[in-house]
Parts: sequence; structure tokens; C-alpha cells
Amino acid sequence: MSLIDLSQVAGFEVALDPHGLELRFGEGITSDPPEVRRRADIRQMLLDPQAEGPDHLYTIYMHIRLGRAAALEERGLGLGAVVYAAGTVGRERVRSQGHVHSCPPGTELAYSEVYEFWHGSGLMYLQDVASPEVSRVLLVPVGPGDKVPIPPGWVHVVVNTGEEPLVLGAVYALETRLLYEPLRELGGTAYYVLADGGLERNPRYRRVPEPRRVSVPRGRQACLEPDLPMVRALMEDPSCYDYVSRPQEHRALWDWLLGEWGG
Ligand SMILES: O=P(O)(O)OC[C@H]1O[C@](O)(CO)[C@@H](O)[C@@H]1O
Repeated sequence: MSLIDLSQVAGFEVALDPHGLELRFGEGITSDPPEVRRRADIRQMLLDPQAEGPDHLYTIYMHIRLGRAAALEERGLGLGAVVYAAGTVGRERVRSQGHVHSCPPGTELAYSEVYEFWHGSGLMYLQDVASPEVSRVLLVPVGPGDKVPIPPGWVHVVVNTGEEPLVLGAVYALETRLLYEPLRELGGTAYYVLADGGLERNPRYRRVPEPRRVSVPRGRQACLEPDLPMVRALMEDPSCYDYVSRPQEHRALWDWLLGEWGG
């Protein structure tokens, strides 16, 4: 199958092999060896742990090095990417398992991350805590060019709602630890996104609000312009995603973001 060029939306040379769920980088661009998430790996987070579906759900690329990445690393940031299969796992859409991030040492505000969507269509599922009493659940429909910062401490899951592979790039904090256990103990998120577009409540949660559908935030202060790829925004202003690795210094930005989403 032919490759799909993503260079324009990503801001550097990269193409999607939709059949293999793989990325091909331009010359001189490298990454850590890709990691494949299989259905068995995320079983404990599914509505039905025995659900049938594709074996290979998504491919993760971390530490993508563009040759000019020094500015990124000096700021405690890395560039990653994920390719999600299309299809269903039991009654759910193919999706990431979900996790939360650790906090920078000596702080109480967890590392963030910014997702930038490069191909396909999806839904970001955001939940304010990975514990049985949840106050906010947000659903953000996403497509190419959209950027979504993860508010500190929030559970985040990416759902492929389209019929093609969904591809995203991610600016993440190099020091982040990904925490899966709090969510595994709850059997995943408070709601599961179903293939028919509906939501199924997870009975292990004690308190859950009605989910709210919100828009992708647009804001210069957070470098979220849809027509400026993250790697180009970083070239123009190397500090523009410092809020990812130093969330505690950017409280006004988090207030703005949650305000955009209705508080
Ligand atoms: O939750 P999982 O299975 O680790 O997959 C999501 C992946 O996406 C990322 O958020 C992209 O950087 C990684 O941190 C993570 O490994």
C-alpha cells in the first residue's frame, strides 16, 4: 500500500504506512525502536477484557530526533508519535489504554503533554482524576492540525473514531513517568467510548458527571495554532511548550485552558 505523506501537517519529513501502522521518517530523522501495543497489553482497561478485535492496536514512537532537537531536549522535552489502527475492540473503538503522568520532583502539579493530530479523526477523552470520584469528563473531537494540551493530573485516552489509522505527534516531558495502575484498578476510565458513538458507564466508579463535548482550544499563549506545526512553533519560540515540562510555572495557562472548556 502506498505511503501517506504527513510532512506538511507535522512540519518535518514523515509518512504513514497505513497497512503496517508504521511511520517512515525522512533522512537523518531517528527515533527509539517503535513499541507495539497489543490487545492483550491493554485488556485490564477495556469494557470487556475478553473482547475480540485487531491484535496490533497502536504503534508508539518516542524520542524522535530531528537533528535540530537540541532545543527540545535542553528544555526537558521529547517528541513522540502514535499510530492507531481503525476498528473496534468488542463494543469499543480502538483507543489508547489511558494513563496519568507523574509530578516534577517537589511539586504537586503533574507533567503535561501536547498532542498534535496528523491524520485521521478521533476523540480525546479527558477525565480530571484517576480515582472513583470524578468531577469532570470532557470529550474533544480532533482531526489534522488540532492540538490539545493535557491538563496536569488528568487521565487522557485517544480514541480512533474514523475508518483510517489515526496519527498524532506528542511533545512530552522527558522526566515523566506514565502511571497506569490507578486506572487499571478501576478497569479503565469512567466511561467507555462505544463504536456506535454512545458511552457506557464504568460501574466501578462511585461518582461520575455527565460528559461534556468541548472544542479544541485555540490560543496563541499555548502555541496551539492549527496551521503551525509544533516543531515549527518550537523553532520560532523554543520556550513555547515549557508548560509541558514546568507545569507549576504556568498556572495561569491551566486556568485559561480549563476556562475555555467551561471550568
Ligand atoms: O498509554 P500508552 O499505551 O502508553 O500509549 C500512549 C502513548 O502515547 C504517548 O502519550 C505519546 O507520547 C506516550 O506517552 C504513550 O506511551
